[in-house]
Amino acid sequence: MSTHIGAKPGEIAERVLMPGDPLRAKWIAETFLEDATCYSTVRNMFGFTGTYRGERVSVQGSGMGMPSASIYSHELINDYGVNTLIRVGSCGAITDDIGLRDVIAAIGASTDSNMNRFRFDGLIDYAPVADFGLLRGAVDAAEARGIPMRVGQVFAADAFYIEKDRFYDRLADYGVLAVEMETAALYTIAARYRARALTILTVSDQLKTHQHATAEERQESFSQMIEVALDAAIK
Ligand SMILES: O=P(O)(O)O[C@H]1O[C@H](CO)[C@@H](O)[C@H]1O
Ligand SMILES: O=c1cc[nH]c(=O)[nH]1
Repeated sequence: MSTHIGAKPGEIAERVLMPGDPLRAKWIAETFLEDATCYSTVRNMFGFTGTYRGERVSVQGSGMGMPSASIYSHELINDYGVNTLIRVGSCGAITDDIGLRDVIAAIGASTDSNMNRFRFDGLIDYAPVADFGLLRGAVDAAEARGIPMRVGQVFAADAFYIEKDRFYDRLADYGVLAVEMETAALYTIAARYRARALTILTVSDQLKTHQHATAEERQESFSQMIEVALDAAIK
């Protein structure tokens, strides 16, 4: 096992879906994978491996925020040989034209995290971007399934609760569609270790109109995003 994942060598597939919520990982495994078995319960951050359309796929919870997601991405790639990571998360829409439960693929991620400033000695504003092949696969999969999916930039935030809502309006002015909490770190770590990464999100909060999904909906019911992610993963 690695420091935070209890799998034996070979128990994790090369392609991994990564929801923040470990119970969403369980729901994905039970709902979409065949013959899924749990390979890790360390910290209750569940991981499962099964098959989707005959291909081995794993699902690993990654927790909330960039420090936690960084640990799981790093260990999946470096300790288990994972080469494809697709985050399947929830997000808050910051523009009026995006609705609750809409699906968004993140082409890139701005961030207020200090992790990359530390990584680059504060001298470079690194631009974390999605793997183009995975993004193209996801766009094709969404089109084939008739699922409308926006592609655009997201903001990976350190804080869920902020007092400066106007800051999100500024980001929206610059083309950012939604806010979540992991993608900048995921894209950076994947690039560093030559893995492929993509984030697909479902809108759980419309921050302009103050509509919110329930806790149960955040855990389950994001089926369209999962179907697109699985199709893209096995392409
Ligand atoms: O639904 P997940 O994947 O956890 O993603 C979003 O939800 C959490 C906040 O509620 C953060 O992790 C954010 O990025
Ligand atoms: O980070 C997140 C995730 C979901 N909804 C939000 O408002 N923010």
